[in-house]
Amino acid sequence: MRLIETVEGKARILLPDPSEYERDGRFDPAWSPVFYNPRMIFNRDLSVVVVSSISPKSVLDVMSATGVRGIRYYLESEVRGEIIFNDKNPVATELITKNIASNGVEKARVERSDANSLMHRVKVEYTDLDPFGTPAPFLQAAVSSLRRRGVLGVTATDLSALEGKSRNSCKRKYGAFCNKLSFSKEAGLRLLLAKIAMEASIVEKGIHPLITLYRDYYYRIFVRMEDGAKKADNTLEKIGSLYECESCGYSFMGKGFCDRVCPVCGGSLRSMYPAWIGELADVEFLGKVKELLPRFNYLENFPALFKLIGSLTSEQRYGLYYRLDVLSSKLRRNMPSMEEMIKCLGDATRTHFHLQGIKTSKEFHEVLECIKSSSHG
Ligand SMILES: C[S@@+](CC[C@H](N)C(=O)[O-])C[C@H]1O[C@@H](n2cnc3c(N)ncnc32)[C@H](O)[C@@H]1O
Ligand SMILES: [Zn+2]
Repeated sequence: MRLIETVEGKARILLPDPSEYERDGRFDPAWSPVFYNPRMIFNRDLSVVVVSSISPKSVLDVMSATGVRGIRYYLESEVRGEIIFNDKNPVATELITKNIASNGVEKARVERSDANSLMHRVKVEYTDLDPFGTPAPFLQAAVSSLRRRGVLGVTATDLSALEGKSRNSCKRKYGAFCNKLSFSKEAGLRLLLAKIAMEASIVEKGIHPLITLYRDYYYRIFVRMEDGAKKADNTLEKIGSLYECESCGYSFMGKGFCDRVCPVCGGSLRSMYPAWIGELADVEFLGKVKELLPRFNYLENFPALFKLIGSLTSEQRYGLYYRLDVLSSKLRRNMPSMEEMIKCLGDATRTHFHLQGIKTSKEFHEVLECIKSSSHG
């Protein structure tokens, strides 16, 4: 296996030379003996900043591949306690060992276990779960691996299941009743949060979302555990349903599940259940991340990180987003510009979930009126 070196953040990482694994001039990271995906650099950059804000005393990078995440947590998030690296693939663990040594990571431990088995054996302050596709089979063990008030970082790339495009897969992986809703990017994130909350509640923990987001083709979630049966019960109170009217486009969240009709027009409702209907982030924590961000101005993604944290902060005051393109077409109007809509509504913001998405505190009828008055032609 020929190795090449890549620099990511402050880490120098050895990885299998991708050119050896090309097929018909194409390369997919999954074809390499050890996985490394440059399209996930933003995910890792953000995670480095978040982990820095949490400053955990012990870390489990449970699916390490090359070890890049854990190594960056040491070099850039300045984690000084033990970092446990793990991968079930022996080629990966061999490479992790090399990468740890060349980057001078102290207090590192390398394991070659099945992720679930390891997560049931250790207790750390921060666990990073970064699987291929769905994290669902690992969530129960992941929440169990955390010490009191520990934080879980999760990546999910199975968006077609979570967004309700693959309804059966959504049901199988998340035990959910799924439908494709126009705000599917947010719906999928809320479905995943509900799943984590339910898994946590089994071991008498509640969850408190610190930062959750959608980007490109994945979700990334950071949640703090709140220990105790009472906290778990309170968390379960934040699980309910998402609804969208097929006729007028009105959408809302509600507790429990019912087959109601649209309260605006009487039309039939599409729904997703069970979904998280609580907050998607902690504004105070976002403030802490923002404060720490300048330290990471050496990252190529620094401006994008800054923008994202800004968007997440302004979005937290509002509920579900509306799609301007969807509502405009229902009204048979041209889509107004986002600037005009925000000005018309007064209290509204763009959302990181969707280019045509808007969040507002205003009533649905006001959104429709603004589309009518702002659209040209
Ligand atoms: C998406 S990659 C991880 C990428 C890495 N975290 C990064 O940021 O570059 C998933 C890794 O998990 C490993 N893996 C998959 N299933 C596993 C399991 N059940 N237990 C342990 N490792 C597993 C794979 O071998 C692969 O290296
Ligand atoms: Zn309606």
